[in-house]
Amino acid sequence: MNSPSNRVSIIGAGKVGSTLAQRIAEKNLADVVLLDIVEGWPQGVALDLMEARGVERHDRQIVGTNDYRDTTNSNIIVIAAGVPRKPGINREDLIKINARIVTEATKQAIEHSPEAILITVTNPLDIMTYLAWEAADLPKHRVMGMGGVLDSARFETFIAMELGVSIAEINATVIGSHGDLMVPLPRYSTVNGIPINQLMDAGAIDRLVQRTRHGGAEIVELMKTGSAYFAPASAVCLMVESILFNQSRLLPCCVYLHGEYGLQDIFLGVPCRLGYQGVEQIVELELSDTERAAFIESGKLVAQNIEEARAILKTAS
Ligand SMILES: NC(=O)C1=CN([C@@H]2O[C@H](COP(=O)(O)OP(=O)(O)OC[C@H]3O[C@@H](n4cnc5c(N)ncnc54)[C@H](O)[C@@H]3O)[C@@H](O)[C@H]2O)C=CC1
Ligand SMILES: O=C([O-])CC(=O)C(=O)O
Repeated sequence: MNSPSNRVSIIGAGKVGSTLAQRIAEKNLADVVLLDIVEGWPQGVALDLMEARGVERHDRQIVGTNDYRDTTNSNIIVIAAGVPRKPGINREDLIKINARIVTEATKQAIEHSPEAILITVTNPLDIMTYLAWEAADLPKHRVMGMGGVLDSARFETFIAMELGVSIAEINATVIGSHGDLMVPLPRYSTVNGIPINQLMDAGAIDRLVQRTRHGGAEIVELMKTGSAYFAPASAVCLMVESILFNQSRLLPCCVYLHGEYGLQDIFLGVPCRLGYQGVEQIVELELSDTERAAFIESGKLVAQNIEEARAILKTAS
């Protein structure tokens, strides 16, 4: 039988939340609690996922609820509650509506699971992660956001498609904000150890970098009524697995910087090791002047938006 001790609670049982629940249960990583404000919805999703167990053959429990008490003593809380964007709007345009949702949801979730590790997903990611950290009042190593794992996976996918090689051979890294100013790093992107600039020309690399930066928007434009959720759920699931099973995987995550990369008091995407304690180590990559400038630029915009979000929360309270 599975250990009953691993529990992941997902706040927001929409597209990302419910797909993540499916991934976690079917990979047999943990029991899952799905919480949403809409009555009946998380219960219905959970029952549907439970019924799939007859085919998938795992024993994980999936519970749907509108009551935070059911999330008590979770090992990990994932905040995926809030509004996704529509075509033509930026992630930053969601600040007004999502700031309050994320703050309230985080407070309630952490009240019932004070030892949990918190992973935010809601957009705009870097700003929401900062607000969640403030609301949770947790040590910085226990709060992180998912952005870089998804962005790197997209970059890897585009490299694989361009070269016609297996995705299994590719490692790519994207740092900075989970927004239009994210910083894909071709110098740190390889095919079985071979830097991609030895396999394609500068024009092709630039094209893939631009496509990665707009990877989220490309899907929003196609779907029209929502944003990506399969790859985002896979990305969060990888972080969850590394934490629950103390794998110390080195993944680009949105974490609190306190002097690393020359930045202070901000959540931004950088490579870090994830294990049982949460963020175990932040790895400081050696950056070229251009890469560093792009990273700082993305941080500047995040810092401005954090101030805007704080002002919005103050006016609303
Ligand atoms: N960080 C990333 O890479 C990604 C972030 N996102 C973001 O994740 C968020 C969720 O996206 P989807 O699941 O596609 O949206 P969705 O609309 O399918 O689901 C959102 C869910 O949140 C629930 N919700 C709203 N307010 C709530 C509250 N106060 N408490 C509990 N639940 C509440 C809604 O009822 C809904 O079920 C969006 O902000 C989206 O932009 C989405 C994909 C990738
Ligand atoms: O683009 C969006 O709004 C959702 C998201 O963050 C992504 O897919 O990268």
